[in-house]
Amino acid sequence: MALMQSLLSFSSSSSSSGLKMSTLKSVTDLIPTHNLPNWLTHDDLSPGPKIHGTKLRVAHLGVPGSYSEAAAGKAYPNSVPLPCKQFEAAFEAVELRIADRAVVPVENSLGGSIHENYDLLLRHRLHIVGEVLLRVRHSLLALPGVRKEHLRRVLSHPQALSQCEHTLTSQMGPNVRREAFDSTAGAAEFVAANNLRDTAAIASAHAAELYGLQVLEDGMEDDSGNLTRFLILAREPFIPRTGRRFKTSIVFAGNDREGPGVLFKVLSAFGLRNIGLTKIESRPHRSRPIRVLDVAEDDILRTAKYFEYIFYVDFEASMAEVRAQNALAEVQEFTSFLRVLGSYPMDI
Ligand SMILES: O=C(O)C(=O)C[C@]1(C(=O)O)C=C[C@@H](O)C=C1
Repeated sequence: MALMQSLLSFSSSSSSSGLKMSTLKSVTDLIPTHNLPNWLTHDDLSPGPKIHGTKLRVAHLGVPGSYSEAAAGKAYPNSVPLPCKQFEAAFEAVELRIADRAVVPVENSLGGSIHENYDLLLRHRLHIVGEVLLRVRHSLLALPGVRKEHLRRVLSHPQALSQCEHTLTSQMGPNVRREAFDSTAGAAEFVAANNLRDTAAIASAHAAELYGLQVLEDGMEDDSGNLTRFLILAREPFIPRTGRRFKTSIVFAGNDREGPGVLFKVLSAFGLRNIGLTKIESRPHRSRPIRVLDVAEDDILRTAKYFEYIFYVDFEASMAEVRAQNALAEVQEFTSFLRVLGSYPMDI
């Protein structure tokens, strides 16, 4: 209980972010597919017994064959997948108790951060309860009989397109158009369903099997170690422990007193306690994007405009450790808000 309190005591109000929580536009934002055991009905929206017995329901982006589905399966092998059309629908499915967990990507070793999910972490009040690292191997998929020289267009999720950018250019030249799609597997399904003979999809070899496409080229990613990191989200926090390798994710904004030096002070609070940082991300402070300050230059008072940020930091310690609690107590002195997004076991 004391641990739970120490975790929650740092979850201060993020009203300063001014970001409003939106609601699921309709249940159709969750994709009904042949793989879903049941079509979701109005009754599923109310809290109650789990609709699939005791199995965990895991919301993820994309139709069957997406990488998010693979990450959800790696985290929870015997779960019921709940495909969603957008990342936000996966967050909302957990909030509305349609799903027990959501598995969403936050960063890729080639493509970098998936900013949308950082913003959603702040807008929604879910807890990070775990992480999954997935090796992502992309293939170039087309209808049977289609050859590379027939292709005029390649469809995929923007993250996948960016992970294959150099390989795509070197193999197909600059004239093949890249077009963004909801998910990699969704792109494969679209090519197959519309019988597109001048269009390929970048997706997994598993998606090729599911939608009857051929693999024109394997290993399309620009680096053979391509990894995506996913977060597992739940309504309740994971109770942190010691004795296992833990990561803690926090989000904060500097307070008015600190000004531009806030980041240095926050990072020192971890450095002085020998706590390693594994990730830092900054996003615009949407409710106060610019701060105007008076600055002296050659004895003349001028005004300077500073961009304001929300910072996300992951550090390698559990909230059950005193050094992590002390670091956050110090960080709190420099911030207008500070929230612990989760303290969870590392995927190693
Ligand atoms: O499109 C998919 O298949 C997804 O699951 C999304 C996603 C992403 O957004 O990063 C997941 C993993 C890969 O990095 C590429 C795409």
